[in-house]
Amino acid sequence: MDVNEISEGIFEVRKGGKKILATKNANPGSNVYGENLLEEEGEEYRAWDARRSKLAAMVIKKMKVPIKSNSRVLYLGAASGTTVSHVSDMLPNGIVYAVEFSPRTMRELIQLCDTRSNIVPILADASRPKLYAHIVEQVDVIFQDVAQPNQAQIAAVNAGQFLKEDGYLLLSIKARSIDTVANPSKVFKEEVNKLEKDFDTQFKVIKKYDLAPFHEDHLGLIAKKKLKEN
Ligand SMILES: C[S@@+](CC[C@H](N)C(=O)[O-])C[C@H]1O[C@@H](n2cnc3c(N)ncnc32)[C@H](O)[C@@H]1O
Repeated sequence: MDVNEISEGIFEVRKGGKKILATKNANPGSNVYGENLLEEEGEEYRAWDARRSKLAAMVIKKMKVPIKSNSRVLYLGAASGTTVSHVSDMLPNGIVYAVEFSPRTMRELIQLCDTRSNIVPILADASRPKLYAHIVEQVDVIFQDVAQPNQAQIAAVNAGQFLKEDGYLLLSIKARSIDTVANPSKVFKEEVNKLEKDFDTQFKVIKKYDLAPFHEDHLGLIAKKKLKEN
């Protein structure tokens, strides 16, 4: 087995002729959602499946993930924590605020928090960031995967409230959540336009990644806040 760190906290493990994306297990000896554990030189890694995670698909598509070991990350659409657990692995000195509005899913996420102290679970609607403004600090990165028609607006209101001036937005846009019949590339163009122009907080989109074949009709993008002109 050969292990190569391709981005801070993200590894490519070569095993039996296969390349496996992985993060270093912050809770050695246990997996989170049935993923494989891989051992090399006393370290344990958790295989990270791009078909189960938009963020992993973005990494495989060669997106530069701006998460560092001490980053503050706001994660919108945490679900039961599949991807949040890998973000938690990347943050030995950082923290991830994980927002999810489904109480049932949140119960599973809370179980994950029993074994990982760098995840702050927040049961809330991500379109109403004022409701969790007393919990979340200014963050280096917002990752959003909410599959909602108003995805762009959710990103803008959260970035306005929490994203540092030099921070990054990583966004997964699901075309079918916005328009079930329109051509996805038209939907993506309109969403990028909204992010760049429509809201009080506007973005400069730096790169876009079609997440197929891992996630059909999904666009991954990375953006920065446009600085306000004086
Ligand atoms: C595609 S799933 C997220 C999967 C997760 N990111 C992962 O990779 O493990 C979308 C999640 O967003 C949540 N969600 C949708 N709209 C939301 C909102 N307005 N506020 C908070 N959570 C929301 C859903 O309940 C669902 O759990």
